[in-house]
Amino acid sequence: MASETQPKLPVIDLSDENLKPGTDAWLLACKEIKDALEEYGCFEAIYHKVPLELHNSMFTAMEDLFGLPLETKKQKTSDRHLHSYLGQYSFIPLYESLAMANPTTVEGAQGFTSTMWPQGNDHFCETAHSFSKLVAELSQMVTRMVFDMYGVQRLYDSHMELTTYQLRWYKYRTQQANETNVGMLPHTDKSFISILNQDQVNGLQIGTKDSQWIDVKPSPSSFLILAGDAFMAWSNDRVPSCEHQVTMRENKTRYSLGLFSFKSGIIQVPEELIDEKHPLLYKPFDHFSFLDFGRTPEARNLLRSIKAYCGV
Ligand SMILES: O=C(O)CCC(=O)C(=O)O
Ligand SMILES: [Fe+2]
Repeated sequence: MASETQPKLPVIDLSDENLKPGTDAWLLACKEIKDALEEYGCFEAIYHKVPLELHNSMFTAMEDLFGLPLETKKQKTSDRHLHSYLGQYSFIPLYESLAMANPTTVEGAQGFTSTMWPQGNDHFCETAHSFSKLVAELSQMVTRMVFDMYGVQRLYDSHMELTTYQLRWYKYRTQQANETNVGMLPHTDKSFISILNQDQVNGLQIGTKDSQWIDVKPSPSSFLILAGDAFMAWSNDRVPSCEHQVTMRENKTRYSLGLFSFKSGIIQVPEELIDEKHPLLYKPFDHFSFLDFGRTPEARNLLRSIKAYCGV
């Protein structure tokens, strides 16, 4: 339960048009982001570049998407692990989600849309594509700030060249009698960075280092930035991946959106982040192979499975 002493997640305003690399405002935001990520693996970004109408269209379109027949939704939309439909689990019966791979590309948006609507659905396709491009810009800005704050700007371009995204839609239906209110079990994401955007219904909780849960209040212009396991390994454990869960306490259907970044290639700890105080903790790893590791019995139910995958 939320207590009066519940810690607060840092809120960082990234909406200023003049927030450009090298400016004082940029350096200040980098410092705030570093402090927030190193403590919580997470922060709330205020970001106004995604228009409210687009946010609303995404959430309205979700009702159409989840309203499709289960056989349609369950179709494979990507060969990658954790990149298609997830749901119908007995231990989290309220949860269901669908994913679009490469939503920032026209091909990615069209491919997913035509699988779901063979007769076409241009509005859905354009909405998802536009939303993903704008949220990907936020992801790029945060990644650039992270590389700046650790003094590894030289690696930013090559990292971004290989970065791909996944867009995921979530629905948590209301509980029936005697059903669990667990929407999603505690976990960390396998991404580099995850960005969550919620609508109106509470439920998302962020875990702190001292094992408390912070309730996150939904708002259209607030985007939750979460460090994934790949980021934690890249940072040589300076940034913990963010533990989070969903608990349904309002008797309302909850919808949510996530944009996840992955590097299609090898991730390794930059030499600048290795020293006597911070000996190397992870071997270089292929990000998508790490995702596949999630299919193995060894990885199942492991929090921060990256340690088991490539920890030194
Ligand atoms: O529903 C949410 O807001 C979060 C979903 C989530 O954490 C995930 O799928 O990794
Ligand atoms: Fe997650």
